[in-house]
Amino acid sequence: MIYFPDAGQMKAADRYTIDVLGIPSLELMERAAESCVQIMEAEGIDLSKICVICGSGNNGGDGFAIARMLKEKKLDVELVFIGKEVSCTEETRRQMQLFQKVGGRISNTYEEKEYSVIVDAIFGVGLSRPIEGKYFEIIESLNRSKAVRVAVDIPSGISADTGCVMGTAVRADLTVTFQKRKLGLIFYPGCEYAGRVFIADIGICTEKMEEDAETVFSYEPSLFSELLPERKPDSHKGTYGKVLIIAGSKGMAGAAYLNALSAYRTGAGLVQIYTVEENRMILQQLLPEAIITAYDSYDEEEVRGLLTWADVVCIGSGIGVNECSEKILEMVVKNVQVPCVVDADGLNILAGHPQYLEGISAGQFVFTPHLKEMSRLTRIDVETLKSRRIDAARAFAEKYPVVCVMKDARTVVACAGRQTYVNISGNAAMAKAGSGDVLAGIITGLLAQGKDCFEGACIGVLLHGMAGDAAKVEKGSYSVLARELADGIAAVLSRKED
Ligand SMILES: NC(=O)C1=CN([C@@H]2O[C@H](COP(=O)(O)OP(=O)(O)OC[C@H]3O[C@@H](n4cnc5c(N)ncnc54)[C@H](O)[C@@H]3O)[C@@H](O)[C@H]2O)[C@@H](O)CC1
Ligand SMILES: Nc1ncnc2c1ncn2[C@@H]1O[C@H](COP(=O)(O)OP(=O)(O)O)[C@@H](O)[C@H]1O
Ligand SMILES: [K+]
Repeated sequence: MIYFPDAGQMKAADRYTIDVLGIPSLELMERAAESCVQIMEAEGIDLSKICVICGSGNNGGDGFAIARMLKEKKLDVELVFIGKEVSCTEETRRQMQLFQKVGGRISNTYEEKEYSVIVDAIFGVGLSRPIEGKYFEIIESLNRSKAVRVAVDIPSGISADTGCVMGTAVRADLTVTFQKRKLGLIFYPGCEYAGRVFIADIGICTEKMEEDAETVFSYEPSLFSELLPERKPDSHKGTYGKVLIIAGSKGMAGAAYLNALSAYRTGAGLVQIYTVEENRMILQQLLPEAIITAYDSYDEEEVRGLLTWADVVCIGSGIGVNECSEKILEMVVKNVQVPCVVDADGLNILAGHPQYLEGISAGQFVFTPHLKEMSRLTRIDVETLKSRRIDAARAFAEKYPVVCVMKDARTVVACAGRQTYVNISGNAAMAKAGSGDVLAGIITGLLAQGKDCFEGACIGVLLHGMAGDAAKVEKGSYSVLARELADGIAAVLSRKED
């Protein structure tokens, strides 16, 4: 597992290391600075004319220490202190003195010069409000510089909690972050502002944070195969679940196809599609491996029979929002006894009929909204959702006892009582119609093979992104089609057998 602390958790880990383990704060700062210098050297950054810009917090203290270490190497270092002296932490004040002791001079104004590298030590995880005034002007100005920009811990102006730009932020080429990658370096746009991220182990103890229920985690993609359900030699199609897919409408056969294909590719044993009559022939030809059952109008007994048959249900992709699809959805949500993934129009219907969710069983549903669908479900606008992704997904999963897969370039999976997952696989090739249908199919396929709703959702999201990464290698960012993500699934899963 990989853990991503927010600012509060990182500060608590710092405090624990200092107060309980007895490693002095100044010592941690020395290690932080040393690692920055080492990484700059190892990366071959041109250190011929250096500018280090410091604020008054401990991030600034790291900056003073970096400047001293570079000066001791006889390099040309200018230091610009733009904080307030009265606000300096004790350690930063000490580092300022140590820098002056080696002959370092401190300027209080930043001038645009031909620096080869600018070290950003203005704000770290202590950023607490939007950047304004002279800080704003200076950050904008150093973003115009042709110098390589190196951020200490996190680019100044990026929220360590959300990855949002707080007014403005340093656009770094490289970020050296301490101990753990902060959450704000995972989410966009913080992730892009950081450039290449290096994680320096400076001995901060993060064990407590890793156990904290509030902590956000991800799976290590290299250990992916350990997460997969087992494939037993002595098995038959029934071993891997009977999947019922309720998807597609007139002109939307593709959604059902992608759901079903992806569930099969992920390993489901038997897939039945329930769709409108118009799609019968198309789907039978596209995917002869699937059973097709079709409807002209709402037939309660038929839906009841299908629910009795299924080991897992996936409903909603492309079903449209109409009287018939609403009745089917209501029937399924209120009566399904097995794990159930609800996607796309299924969620749009629920947004208009939240009463269907009253009394649903815990641990049985996975909802897969993209941000717009999430906005409809929660009545929170998309911009607000973006600025509080973790909180929004968690709040939803607390309000309704479902696993909430809030999709985006960094998908968040929340479930009451579990740490929240954030996904780091995938790429912009996946920003194309049908990608979500593939994800719903993948998760359904994993549930069919016995994964619980939360694990199935997290592993599914990871696999989906990895399939996208494999598809990008084959077709490039522009040309990947959703159905090729299903080929990507095969490419990723077959690696387990290598
Ligand atoms: N001993 C420690 O605690 C360690 C801290 N480290 C460094 O210390 C950083 C955290 O230090 P701090 O907690 O002191 O916080 P920061 O150095 O990030 O900044 C906090 C200071 O900035 C001010 N501030 C916040 N937002 C502002 C805004 N928008 N405009 C103007 N002023 C603003 C605050 O009032 C405070 O004075 C880490 O990111 C890391 O770089 C590392 O040296 C490792 C050890
Ligand atoms: N830039 C990206 N990086 C990573 N994943 C992405 C990116 N863009 C889209 N995706 C993934 O692709 C899927 C798109 O889902 P969705 O918007 O529901 O598509 P559709 O409704 O067309 O099937 C989501 O799982 C999302 O996480
Ligand atoms: K910084």
